[in-house]
Amino acid sequence: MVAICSGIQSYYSSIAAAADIYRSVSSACACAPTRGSLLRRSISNSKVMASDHASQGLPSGMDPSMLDEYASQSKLLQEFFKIPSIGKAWIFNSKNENTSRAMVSIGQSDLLANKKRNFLLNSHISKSTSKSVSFQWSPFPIEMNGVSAVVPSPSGEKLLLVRNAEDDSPTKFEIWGPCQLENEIHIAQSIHGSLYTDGWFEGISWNQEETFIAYVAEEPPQPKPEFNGSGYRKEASSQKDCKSWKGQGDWEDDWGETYSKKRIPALFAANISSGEVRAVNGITRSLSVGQVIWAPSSSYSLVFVAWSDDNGFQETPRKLGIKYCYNRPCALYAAPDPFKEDADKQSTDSNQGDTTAIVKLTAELSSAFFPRFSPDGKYLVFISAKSSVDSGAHNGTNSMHKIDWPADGKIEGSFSVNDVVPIIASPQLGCFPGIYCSGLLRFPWLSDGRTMILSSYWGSKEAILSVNVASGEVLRVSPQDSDYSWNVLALDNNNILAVSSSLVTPPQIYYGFEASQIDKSCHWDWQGIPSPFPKLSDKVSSLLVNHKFSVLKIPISNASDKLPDGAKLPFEAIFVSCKDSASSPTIVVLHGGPHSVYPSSYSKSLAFLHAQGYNLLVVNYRGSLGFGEEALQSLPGNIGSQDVNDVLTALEFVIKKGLVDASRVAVVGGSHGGFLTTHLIGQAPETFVAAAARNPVCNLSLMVGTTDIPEWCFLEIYGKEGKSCFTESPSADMLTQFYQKSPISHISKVKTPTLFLLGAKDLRVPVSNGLQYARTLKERKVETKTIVFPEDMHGLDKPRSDYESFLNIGVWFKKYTSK
Ligand SMILES: CC(=O)N[C@@H](C)C(=O)N[C@@H](C)C(=O)O
Repeated sequence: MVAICSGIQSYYSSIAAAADIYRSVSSACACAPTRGSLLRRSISNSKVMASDHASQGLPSGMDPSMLDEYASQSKLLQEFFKIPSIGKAWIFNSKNENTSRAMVSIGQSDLLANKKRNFLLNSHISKSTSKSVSFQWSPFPIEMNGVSAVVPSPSGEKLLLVRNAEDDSPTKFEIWGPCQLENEIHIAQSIHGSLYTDGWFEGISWNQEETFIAYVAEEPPQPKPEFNGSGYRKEASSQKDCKSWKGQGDWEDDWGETYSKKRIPALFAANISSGEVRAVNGITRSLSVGQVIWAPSSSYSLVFVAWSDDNGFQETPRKLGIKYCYNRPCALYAAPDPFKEDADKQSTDSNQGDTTAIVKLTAELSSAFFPRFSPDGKYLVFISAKSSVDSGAHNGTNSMHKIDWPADGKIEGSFSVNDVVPIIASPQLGCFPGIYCSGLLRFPWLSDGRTMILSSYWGSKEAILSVNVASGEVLRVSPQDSDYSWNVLALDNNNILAVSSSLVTPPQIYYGFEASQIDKSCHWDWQGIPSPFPKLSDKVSSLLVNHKFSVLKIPISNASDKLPDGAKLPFEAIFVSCKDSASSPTIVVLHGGPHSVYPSSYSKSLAFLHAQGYNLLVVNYRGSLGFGEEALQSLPGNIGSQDVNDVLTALEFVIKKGLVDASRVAVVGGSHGGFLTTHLIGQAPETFVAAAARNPVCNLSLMVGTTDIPEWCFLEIYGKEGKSCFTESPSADMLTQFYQKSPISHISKVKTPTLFLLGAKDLRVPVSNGLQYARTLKERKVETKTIVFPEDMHGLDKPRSDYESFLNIGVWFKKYTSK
C-alpha cells in the first residue's frame, strides 16, 4: 500500500511542483512554457498510474487528483436530475365557467432505470371574478408506466392511453371514461407496429364525434424472402415454421438518425366501440405520413402531412436524415376516412394502383405541416418551412398560411394558399422576428375562432404569440419586459396556462387572464401558480440565488457591405453571471444546428454548471433561429469563419466590459457546437483553457461519406450553391475544401485539454469524426479524455449518458479553470 501511496504522493508532488513552476514562470515572461505543456509533461506520467487505477479499483481514466471533486459534483448533479420537467398540459372546461380541470404531464429522469418516467398530475382550477385563480393539485401524480401517448378527447370526457409494444405483442389502446375503462383494443403487429411518438411523424387524433381515432403507426412488417430445406419458398407463410428462415431482402433507405429502426410511418383509423382498425388506402410506401387531423364534415375527412422518398436536393429517390431537418419537402394531403362506405368502394380502385383516393392540398408550397382547422371549419391553417426547403438550410424562419376549406367539403385538387404571416427577413430592433415554431397545441384557438396562440423563438427567448389568421396581426402575449422564456401549455377559453423559466431558474407555472385594453387589443395579466413541485434543496437554491442573468446584444465587428441588412444586426448572447463574475471562471456554451438556438429557458445541465461557480456565456451567433431570415442565411457558406468570429466577438465583448476573467475561459458545444468548439481551440489556441465537445463535427470530408445528412456539408460549406452541386460522391476538390473548412485543418495549433463525449450509434455525426480528432490530439500529446456511450445516438440523451456527460464536463472544467 505504502509504495502505491508514495507513487501517488510523487505524482501529486510532481503536479504541484509543475504548477508552482508554472505559476512562477508564467507571470515572468510570455515565452515560458504554457501551463498545458508543463502539466502535460507531468500528467503524461499518468499513464504509468493506469495500473495503479486498476489496483486502487479506480475506473480507467479516472483522475485520482479529481476524485473528491468527482464525488461532490456527482452528488450535486443528482439534485438537478431530481427536478421534474413539465411536459404537455390539457384544460377541460366544466359547466360552471368559474371552474375547470387541468391535467399536466410531468417527466423525471430515472438514472437507475436509465429512462425518463412520466406522470400525470391533475388540478382543479377555480377562478374568482376578481381575476384571481387557485389551483388545487391532486395530492399525488399517477405514473404513466408503459404508456407511450396520452390523448384526451376534444370534450375531455374520454382519455386514450396508447401502449406501444416493445416486442411482437399487440399495440394496446385503452379508452378511459371519467372513472372506468370503457374499451381496450389490441392491434396485432401484422396490422401495424408502434404508434409514432416522436413529435414529428407523430399524429393521434379523435374525430369530433369521439367515435373514431386516426393515427400514424409503423407499417406492418414487409414480406422478406423465405427459405427452407428445399430453398426459396415461393408462397411465404405468416405462420412461424421452425424449418424455414427469413432472408433480409432488399435494403431500404430510412429517415436516418433516431429512425433507423423504425418502419415507414403509415395512416390508420380505429373504430372506438368495435375496435376495428383499417389502413387508409391510396397512400403508396414512397410517402411517409404524419400529423393527421380530422377535417370538418367532408368526403375527405382526414388531413395529414406527407414526405416523399425523393426528398434529396436533386429530388433523387433517397431518404435523407429528417431529425432536426425542416428542409425536407412535405405537403398537406387529404384522404377519405376508411370507414366511410364509399371509401371502401374507392379503395378497390386504389388497389389497382390508382392513388386518386388521396389529394395533395398544398402543391404550390414546398413545405406545409402542423395543420389546424379553425373552430368553424372555414380555414385550414398551417406552418411552412419553405425558407428552409427552398434554401437547403436545415431550419429557417417559418411562415403561416391558410386554405379556405370548402363548406360542402368537396375536394377537387390542390387549393390556393393564402399567406397569414410571411417570412421576416430583417426585423426592426426588438420587433417581431418571424415565426420559429416547433409545435402547435391540439386546439390553439381563442373564443373568437380567428386568433391562434403559439410559442415561438423571439431572439434568445421563447415567447407566446397571438396570431389573428384573418388579419395576420401578430402580438407578443408573454411579458415584453422579461428575458425569461415563456411557453404556452394550454388554453382555458381565452385564458392561458403557461410556463416560464430562465437558464438557471426552474420552470414556474403561470395563468394568464385575458384583459381587454382601451385600444381593444388583448393583453394578459399573468399570475404565478404555486408549484406542485418540491422546492429546490437549500443547497441548490443557495448556489443559484446570487446569479444575474441578461441577454446581451453583441454588435457585429467590421461587417462587410456585401452583407444584407438583417445580417448586420447585432446577435445575442445570454450571460449568466456569478456574484463576482470578473474573478470567476466562464464557460462559453454553443448550440448546434447551426440553424438552431439556445433559448433562455431552463437547462438543468447549465444550471448545474452555473451552480459550480461558472459564469455562462451562451452565444446565439448569426445563423441561429429567432433573428430573421437574412441573419440566418448569412451563415451557410461561411461556417468556420463567421460563426467562429461571432463567438470570439461575444467573448471579447464581456472581457472588455470586465465581466469575466479572460484567463479562465472554457468552451463547450455539441455537433455544430462541437465544430465551433474544436475550431475555436485551433484558431484561438491561447483563449480557452479547457474544452468539451459532444459528437462534434471535426472533419467534413470524413462526415460527408458517413452521415445521414451529406447535403448538410454541401449547404454549410458552399451556401445556396450547395443545393445544386450536391452529389453522393464529392470530388477530391470538394473533399479538400471540406477539409480546409473543418476544425481538423487547425489541429496542429491545438493545446487546450479537451473532453470528447461520443455516441457509438450516432448516425448524424458518426463517432469516427470525433475519434479521429481526439486520437490526433492524443498523438500530439495534448491532454484529452474520451467517453463513448455504446447505446447512445447523436443527442446523448439517455439519462445516465446525459448525467455522466455533464458530470465529466464539470470535473474537467474544474480541473483546468481552477486558479
Ligand atoms: C441539422 C443537424 O443535425 N446538424 C447537426 C450538425 C447539428 O449540429 N445538430 C444539432 C441539432 C445538435 O445539437 O445536435
